[in-house]
Amino acid sequence: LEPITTAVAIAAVSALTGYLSYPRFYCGRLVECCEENAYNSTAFQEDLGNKLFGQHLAHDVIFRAITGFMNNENPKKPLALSLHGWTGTGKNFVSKLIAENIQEKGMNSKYVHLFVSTMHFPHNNLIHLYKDQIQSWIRGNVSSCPRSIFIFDEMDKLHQGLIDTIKPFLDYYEQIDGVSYRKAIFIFLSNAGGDVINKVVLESGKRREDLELQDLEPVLSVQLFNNKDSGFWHSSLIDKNLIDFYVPFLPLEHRHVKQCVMAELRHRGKMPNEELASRLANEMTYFPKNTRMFF
Ligand SMILES: Nc1ncnc2c1ncn2[C@@H]1O[C@H](COP(=O)(O)OP(=O)(O)OP(=O)(O)O)[C@@H](O)[C@H]1O
Repeated sequence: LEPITTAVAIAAVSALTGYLSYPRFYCGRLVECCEENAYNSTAFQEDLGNKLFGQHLAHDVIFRAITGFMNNENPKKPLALSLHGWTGTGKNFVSKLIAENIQEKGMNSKYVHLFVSTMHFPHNNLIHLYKDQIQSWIRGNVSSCPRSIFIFDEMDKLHQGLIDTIKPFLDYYEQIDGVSYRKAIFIFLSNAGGDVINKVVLESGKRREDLELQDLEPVLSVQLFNNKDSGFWHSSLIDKNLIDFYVPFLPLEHRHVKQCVMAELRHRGKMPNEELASRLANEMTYFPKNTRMFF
């Protein structure tokens, strides 16, 4: 073997192995790597504060839940959040913020998975097939990234059997078939309970900003447990206390809708336009008229 060629080959191999042994050099450039510790609580707090409007309870609960969970090196179970509220109040939006603060590519990350009941599991006669698919999807993805995030949208339309199927993954098991699910995050979104949340907001007599979690959480969990259409009804998730936090999303008011429009304009690189925002916000339907609450 010619010595110069050998030296070049050795140098190339050492450079390559050196490169591959420092994931930070190639993660994000060549491939997406599973983020284990990218979470920064200050950045998440800022994101929630700057981008999520009119949801002081969701802001507080979600920040505490995510920060506590991400800072715990040894959680005893995966985190399970259940987000409830009327349509268009920010449940998907906040899930996106969570995803972005845990995996760099956010919703585009291969470690963040969104399931929409009516889109992914539309046929009741295929429940057995869906069950197998959900189980192997969760198992496969958590094996390759313990910090995987699974978002289930339209929980109220999800077949009861399917949600029971993921129960073992949410439980306190150390491992199932050699895989630990304890670092994963499950987020369930639904409109179920939206009506009781709205009722409490309207009838509590408190200022919206003074509402506390205790005002809403008990009525919310009772409603979910008793409502046959909630998708959670008598499901083993509730029976076994596997949901860590029920998060209420309050109905937005006219001023919040305006803030959303302004944020969307900025997001699209357009000039903020108060007048346009007011005009659009005025076009929404509010109830009761004097509180200008958006339903
Ligand atoms: N509280 C909020 N703060 C900031 N933006 C919001 C808020 N609520 C809604 N938006 C804006 O409206 C859009 C639609 O909201 P989103 O999809 O999060 O509603 P949702 O509660 O998930 O509704 P659905 O129950 O119909 O799925 C978001 O992408 C976001 O731009």
